[in-house]
Formats: sequence, C-alpha cells, structure tokens
Amino acid sequence: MPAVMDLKIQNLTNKDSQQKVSGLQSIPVLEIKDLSISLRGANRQEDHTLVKKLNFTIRPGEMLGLAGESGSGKSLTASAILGLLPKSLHVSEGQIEFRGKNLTRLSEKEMRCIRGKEIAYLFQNYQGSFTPFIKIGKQLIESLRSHEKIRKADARKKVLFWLERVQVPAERIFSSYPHQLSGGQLQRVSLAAALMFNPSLIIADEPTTALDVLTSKKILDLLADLQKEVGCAILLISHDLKHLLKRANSMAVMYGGQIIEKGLTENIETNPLHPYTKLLLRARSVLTQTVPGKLAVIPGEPGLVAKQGCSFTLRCTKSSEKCSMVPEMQLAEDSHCTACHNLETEEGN
Ligand SMILES: Nc1ncnc2c1ncn2[C@@H]1O[C@H](COP(=O)(O)OP(=O)(O)OP(=O)(O)O)[C@@H](O)[C@H]1O
Repeated sequence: MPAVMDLKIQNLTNKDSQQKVSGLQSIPVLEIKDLSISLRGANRQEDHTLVKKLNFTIRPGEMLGLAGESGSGKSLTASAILGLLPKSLHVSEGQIEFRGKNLTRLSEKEMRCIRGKEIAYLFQNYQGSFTPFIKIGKQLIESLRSHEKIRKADARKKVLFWLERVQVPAERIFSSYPHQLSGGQLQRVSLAAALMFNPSLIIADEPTTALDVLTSKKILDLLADLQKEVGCAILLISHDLKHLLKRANSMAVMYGGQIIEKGLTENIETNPLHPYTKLLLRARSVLTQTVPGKLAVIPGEPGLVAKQGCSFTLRCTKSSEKCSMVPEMQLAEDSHCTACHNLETEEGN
C-alpha cells in the first residue's frame, strides 16, 4: 500500500497552513509569510530569487529545526529575520512577523533594539562575536548595559549568574580573554550572552559546526535544557539531520530555496513524504547502523536546482511532467505538509 494513500491530502492556502501547521495553541513568536529573498538586479524584473515563498511559524517554547543541504537557503532565511542581509540581497516579497511586528518594515535603528535582545543569535563563527583584547566579563557587561538600564554591579551579578547557568567556571571565564577559552567554552559564553537578555527567540545557525562531536552534543543538549527552563522559541539551523531529529519539536526541510516539507519532527521521521526528505533520512540511517549497509546517496549533483517548478525535480527519481510547475503545499496529516506533485503515486518509503 502506498504510504500516503491513507492520508487525506488537501491544498492549503497560506492562512490555513499557518493555522493548521502547529498543534500548539499559543500566539506565534515568529510568523514567516510568503518570504522571498532575492539578489538585486539592475531593476526589479532582473532580481534573482534565492529563497522562494517560505511559510513557517514558531511558538513560545517550540524548537523548529531548519534542515537542508548546503546552499538551500537556511542562512539567508536567518539573516533576513535578523535584518542582516548583505546589501546585494533584499526581502523581495512577504512578511516576517515577530510578536506581531512586521520586521521587514522596521528601520535599522529599530532592528538594532530587537536584534541581540528580543531575538538573540548563535552563529557558527562564535569567535567573531568577541573582541579579542577585552575580557569576557567586561564585554558581557557592556553588551547588557547597551540594551538595559542596569547598574554595573547588578550587571556583573547577572553575567556571572548566566555564566554559571551555561556550566563554565564563571569567575575564571569572566576574567579571561577570548583567546584563553576553548571553542566549546566560547560557544557556551555566546549562549550565556544570548540568554541573559531573556529573548523571545534564539536563532542558532549551525552553532556547533566548528566543534568536535562530543562538545557539539553537550552544547545542543544544554541549549535544549535551558530552553525548557526559560520557555523561549528557537530556530535551530543545521545540515545535520540527527541533531534536529533529536531535539526539534517541528521541522522544515529546504531544497533550492523552497520548503519542500514541514511538520512535527516525529511525523517527518516516521512518515517522510517528499522524495528528498526520504533520501535525506536514508542517507542518515546508514551512519547509524552498527554494520554499515550499502551507502545511500542522493542522486545528481549537490545543489542542482531546477530554474522553474519543483526545485528538486532534476535530481528526483519520481519526477514527472507536472514537476515543471511549482507544487502547492499540501496538508497530509495533523500538521504535516509537503510540496510534491507525485504524492499519490509515490510507492512506500
Ligand atoms: N551574498 C550573496 N550573494 C549572492 N548569492 C548568495 C549570497 N549569499 C548566499 N547566496 C546564495 O544563496 C543560496 C542560499 O545560501 P545560504 O547561505 O542561505 O545556504 P545554506 O543553506 O545556509 O548553506 P550552508 O549550510 O552551506 O550555510 C546559495 O545558492 C548561495 O550561493
């Protein structure tokens, strides 16, 4: 029996999908509506669209994992939310609503008040977040006082409190220069720097890529544990599916600048719908077998994106004539959606 035959497939408007995608009832912290990001051309017609019509929602306490191979548009999405797109790129369509405010309409000055405070971020390049010749404690106190009216002594207490919460020797790290810390310690300090503002949303873009496997795991576990305590929302970006499957409540899978599947993590893991998601999961399971099986590879050249229609069609073994048209997002079950023309004809997993 084809895996998705039992499921009721229905076309969704954006509004429907925003309402049905999450079982959580609270008001979203972040709503991305039809977001497109383009490289500026000589005029609007010559813009080149890199990220196309994204829709997703994150609610308080939720961790949404954004997955997809290199070049799929994950970091551009993060940069657009933070208002940090390079000058050559712009939000060409759609809205980024953060706690009811459309961020695409805010001035740089207004964005600066939100960025780093209400929306905190953790990047792969954590070393670049610190000034090399200023001690960690001083940097964190200055950062706190640039956003909050707080006495120096109280700021010191708050910084030390958060350094303890991220499980580093607080007093020693406070008095150290960045170069005296390991990569794992610096990323923990970045986490303290993010959490001390009590943000509503943390954007973590490949925060552990530069770290070894064990340190990465410990830091992501710490992030997930602290999130449960403080209740903020997290957008966790990773090309490593296993990190997301383990920790995210919900996931969105990107290919070639489009979201091709999204839903609760357990549904995506147990019943992937899009051919690309199925291949991603199969490629991952090989690595988790004790005795390695036949290597599962995604066919075609990585990053090969169709100029029109479904972005994955040039690498898809299920591709058909219909795939030259952009597939609509369709609701399969619960909050689980995918954009694929060949769902009904897809044979099993
Ligand atoms: N400043 C830029 N100018 C032109 N194109 C860009 C720019 N930044 C990114 N792109 C292109 O946009 C697409 C998406 O890039 P993005 O960095 O968001 O991918 P990603 O999914 O985050 O990949 P990775 O996991 O390697 O970071 C890629 O094709 C990339 O080449």
